[in-house]
Amino acid sequence: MTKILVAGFKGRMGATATQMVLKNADFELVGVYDPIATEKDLAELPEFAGQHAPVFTELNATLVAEPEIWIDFTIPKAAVANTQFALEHKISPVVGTTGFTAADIKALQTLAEQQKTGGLIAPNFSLSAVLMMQFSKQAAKYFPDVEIIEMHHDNKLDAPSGTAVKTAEMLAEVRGDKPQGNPDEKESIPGARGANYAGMRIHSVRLPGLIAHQQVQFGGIGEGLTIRQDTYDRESFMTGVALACRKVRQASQLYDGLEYLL
Ligand SMILES: NC(=O)C1=CN([C@@H]2O[C@H](COP(=O)(O)OP(=O)(O)OC[C@H]3O[C@@H](n4cnc5c(N)ncnc54)[C@H](OP(=O)(O)O)[C@@H]3O)[C@@H](O)[C@H]2O)C=CC1
Ligand SMILES: O=C(O)C1=N[C@H](C(=O)O)C[C@H](O)C1
Repeated sequence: MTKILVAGFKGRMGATATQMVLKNADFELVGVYDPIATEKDLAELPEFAGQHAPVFTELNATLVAEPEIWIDFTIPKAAVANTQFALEHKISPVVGTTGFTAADIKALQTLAEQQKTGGLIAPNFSLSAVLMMQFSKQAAKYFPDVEIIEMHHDNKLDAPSGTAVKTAEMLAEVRGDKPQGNPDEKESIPGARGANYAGMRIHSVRLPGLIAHQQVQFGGIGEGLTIRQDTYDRESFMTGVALACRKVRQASQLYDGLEYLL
């Protein structure tokens, strides 16, 4: 059985991941982590009634549970330190928290190599999102004129989404740095054209009722192509999280994207 700890267990994703770990016979939930939790046992939460696991509120205290995997769905500010802590103790991180900078990821990858510890940071664990990014990269080769529209629930902290940033990075690999739109365009209201990544514009929509959606919209002379991905249920991320938990222990590097494990 693989021993797993979940950081951010009371959040939307952390709670879903905790349920996923409990449902899989080859996984053992050895603890959950949240520095401001007041519970001592997971079973104190009504949705986890009867499911006992220690609640940790200090990083070092988690080590008594001897986790092999650290699942992290927390907040950008905390996740970098959590991932560093996990790697320093040869615990394999499976991180879904978004908001890591390229420099954060590079530094953590170096640490993983030094520690000979495998792990994964993935801005999106859903298969349809991975395909949406790959199809978009393919299209950008022929249609360099593109705008990214990401749409999320209105409790989301980071903008643009991690998925939109990764999509832009992948598209930039093939289309380079090319300003999108009229070179002389002016914004009469600041922000009207969205965020700028290598000349591409990213638009972040936040509305109640949404979960996670992204549209990559290409334009050519007399034609257009829209590649869209929709998440209707957070359960959809769990196949990817479980797959990562099963594969990262055999790796000795920190991957940046679920596609490396598929
Ligand atoms: N990779 C993927 O496929 C996906 C990634 N995400 C990302 O996952 C992250 C979490 O999203 P979501 O679940 O919606 O957010 P929530 O706000 O619902 O959950 C975040 C949780 O983190 C807890 N938390 C805050 N600080 C810490 C800390 N220092 N250590 C441990 N836990 C902490 C919060 O607890 P408290 O309230 O007690 O402070 C809260 O329960 C986001 O970055 C989001 O973008 C989301 C969906 C899919
Ligand atoms: O906060 C979310 O909900 C999501 N965050 C991730 C992101 O920032 O890309 C993944 C997914 O879009 C859901």
